[in-house]
Amino acid sequence: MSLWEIIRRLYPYVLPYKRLVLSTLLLTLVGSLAAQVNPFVLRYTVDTVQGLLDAHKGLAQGLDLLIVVSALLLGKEIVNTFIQFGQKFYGEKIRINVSSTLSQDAIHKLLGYQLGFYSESGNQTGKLQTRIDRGVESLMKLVQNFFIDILPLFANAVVALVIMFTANVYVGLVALFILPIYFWISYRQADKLNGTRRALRSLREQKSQGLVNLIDSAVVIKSFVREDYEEEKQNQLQQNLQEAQLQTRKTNFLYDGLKTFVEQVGVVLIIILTAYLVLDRQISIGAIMFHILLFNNVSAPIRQLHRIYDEMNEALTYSEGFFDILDADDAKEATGPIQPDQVRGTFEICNVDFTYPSGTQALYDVCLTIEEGKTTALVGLSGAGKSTIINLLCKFYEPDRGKMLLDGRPLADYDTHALRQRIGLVLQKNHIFKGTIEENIRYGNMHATFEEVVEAGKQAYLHQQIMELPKQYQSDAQQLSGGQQQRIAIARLFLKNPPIIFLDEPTASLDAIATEQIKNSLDAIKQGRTVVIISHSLAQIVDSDCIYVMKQGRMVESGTHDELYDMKGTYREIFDASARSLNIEKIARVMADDGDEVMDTAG
Ligand SMILES: Nc1ncnc2c1ncn2[C@@H]1O[C@H](COP(=O)(O)OP(=O)(O)OP(=O)(O)O)[C@@H](O)[C@H]1O
Repeated sequence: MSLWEIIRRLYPYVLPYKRLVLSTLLLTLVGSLAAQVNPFVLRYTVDTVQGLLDAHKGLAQGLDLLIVVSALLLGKEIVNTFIQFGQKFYGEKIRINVSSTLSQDAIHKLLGYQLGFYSESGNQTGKLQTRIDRGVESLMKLVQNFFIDILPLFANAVVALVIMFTANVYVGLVALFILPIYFWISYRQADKLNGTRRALRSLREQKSQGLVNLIDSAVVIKSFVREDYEEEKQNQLQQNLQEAQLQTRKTNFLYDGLKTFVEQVGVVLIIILTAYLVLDRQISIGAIMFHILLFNNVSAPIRQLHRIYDEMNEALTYSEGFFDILDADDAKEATGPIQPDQVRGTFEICNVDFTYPSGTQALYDVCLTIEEGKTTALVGLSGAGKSTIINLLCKFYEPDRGKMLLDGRPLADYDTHALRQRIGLVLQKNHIFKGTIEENIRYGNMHATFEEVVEAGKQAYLHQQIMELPKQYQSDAQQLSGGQQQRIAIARLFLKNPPIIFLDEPTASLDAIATEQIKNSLDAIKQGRTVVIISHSLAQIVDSDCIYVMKQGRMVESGTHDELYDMKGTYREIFDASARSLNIEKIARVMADDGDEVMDTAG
């Protein structure tokens, strides 16, 4: 990305603050003029003092001069303080405002992208966050540099150079002659340091990330007695950091020394030239100081040049990744025009193929029908493609090929948000947000009253346990056990109260008692709704109205439990294996010995 391209992209973000920008520019102009007051005042002072001395006058006659000069210098400093404050404050205000708009824009865009966008390489959680943080940070440095460093410093330099030329062309030419050398050294310095700032930061991040990992992995490290190994890994990182830091410092000291030398050569040349011109009676003695101070104003920005150049390079590197996030319009979630008042929930899937963005084909020519008001189960070994079907039904992804209909109309034509409002999704592991239990349950319906939240907690068989916590519904939800967190997700579902429910292994992380309670509770919520359930637990699926069996991305069997059992195919294989793994025979025998009548069910 070129600098021009970045400016073009930032322009709309800066535009709303054009009055601030104009004020900053005005202050910059005034500031650059104020910065030249010292040379003028000093020249005037030296020349006047010289005049007084030549006229054999003393302190008494010079007192007025001292008062005027002091007042002028102090007055200028007061004005300058205000100018600098305004300039920095306005510059910072622009930076902070633009930065938050950019970050917010990135979040807005991200939330609108398909799930596939997040799993693309380079977009995974950590990387995406780094791209946004680094992008915004480096772009903001550019804005900050422009308003706080580049603009004021270069304005000062240009004004000072023009004054030098106006005062004396030869002195102006000497200053101008030094500039390219100075520029060249700064350019070499920036070139040499190119990327080292980035490398240093990356090493520092690795170091701090390494520490976090150490703490997170403490149990594993200790149990495998890998303390020495981990320490050596950290030591290596520290060595690399140390070397990089020393190298950077060395380069900086070397080039800074060179620049100071060249600057001093400039000062010496100006002293020699101005002294010659004074002796030749072409200029006054005060002009020596005058030109040296002006030259100082000219060289000041170039002292900063390598830093500005480096930060600009950084902005060029990181802004590209950042703007790529803003520009990923093809990753936007598709939506359709249908705003359903009601959905009945009959899904028809016909000859559907689907491939994940990573390239894994998960579904091959899949056909199934999910009938409204009934419970449909999806069964199959791990990786068969069951969850993928739910992903497609929720419109998280679009199929490569085939037909998907809801109540007879193409799923793609439904407004995505309206459709999802009518779907309740409970997964094997549900996300619990940082916050209280109440906030987490209320996620199911933001307008629910506290009483409704409590009611949902009761329906999910969680209320009792919540009431035993010290802060009850105000307790930190992330501190709950896996099973309790699962019930939070089920409570959310009760609160959302959707006509369609997708359950993807909803009881996988629950204990036996909780599983039974949740099963009862889910059985209650299933009434009159369209339910699709995925479960490796046979107890969850045997009662389903229809069971679809999947194998390696293909639909291989369908029917009721009895039909599939008799078919002696894949379902029967899975069923028998499950029964064996549960040691059902023995359990049944024990229960039969107890006079229980479970034998029938087990058979
Ligand atoms: N987000 C993803 N990106 C890429 N590939 C994926 C993704 N999710 C699933 N897959 C792949 O798609 C295939 C089907 O996965 P899916 O999760 O649908 O299986 P499943 O039958 O639900 O398995 P399980 O019972 O273990 O949950 C697998 O090969 C899996 O590796």
